[in-house]
Amino acid sequence: MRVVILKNAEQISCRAADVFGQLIQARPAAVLGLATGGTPLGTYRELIRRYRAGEISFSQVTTFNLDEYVGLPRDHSQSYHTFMHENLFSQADFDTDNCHLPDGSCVDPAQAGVDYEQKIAAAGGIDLQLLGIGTDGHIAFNEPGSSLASRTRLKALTEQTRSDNARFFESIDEVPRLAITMGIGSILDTQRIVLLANGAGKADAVQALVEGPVTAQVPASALQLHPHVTILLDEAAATKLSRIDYYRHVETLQRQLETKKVSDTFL
Ligand SMILES: N[C@@H]1[C@@H](O)[C@H](O)[C@@H](COP(=O)(O)O)O[C@@H]1O
Repeated sequence: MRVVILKNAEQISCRAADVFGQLIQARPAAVLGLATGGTPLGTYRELIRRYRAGEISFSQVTTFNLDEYVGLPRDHSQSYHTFMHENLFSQADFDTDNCHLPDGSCVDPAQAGVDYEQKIAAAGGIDLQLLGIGTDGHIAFNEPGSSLASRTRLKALTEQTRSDNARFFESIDEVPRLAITMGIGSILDTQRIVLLANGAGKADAVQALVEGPVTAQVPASALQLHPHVTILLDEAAATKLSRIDYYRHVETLQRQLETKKVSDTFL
């Protein structure tokens, strides 16, 4: 697990956009796993900027989003379909036929989960998965207690998640109680993961993710089992980590290795 502590959300967005850029340059028809919430917005803005500057094209990519509320029509202002179309897909050259989200308005959510898993498998699996983290340590909508082997399925939201997300709705009563979400097992099957977290409100969850035990009570801690995870943090989100100096040291070394300029200090 690579823990990268950056100055602010802007630097996180640029670094995440770099990872997407490198992948798409190497593999124009990459399969991207995308996330919603406030945290990835800066990354999406940076990707759109790079697209407008002619530096990147999404025309051949396929995307799968992590989750969708159940009970909101697709065109509801707070559905994740609307979020993705407004904040990313409509602003660059995505082929929206290849942009997938779970179907939260379906009549059979259990079947919708199975269908979604099949679609991901048919696309060859996800090359790069973007993640945020909930204040209770959830990833996607895998709330505490989710099986670490779970697949895409229906999930009940906790009151904490509903209250965290109430800021996007007129009142908490309007926040859905159910969602269809990729499971922790589905997320662990992706080739590479980049998780973003900024702000002091995420510090406890980040500490539990990086340094706590692997437990279903902190779904994000399952990422410790994945071989290729990068955690991009701002300083506020990193404050509760006990090994900050070591993470910074390793990151400096890693950057030098990547640019093939390892200084004598490390040898
Ligand atoms: N389902 C989403 C998660 O994917 C997201 O990581 C989390 C944190 O959102 P934010 O980035 O707004 O803090 O919110 C929701 O619960």
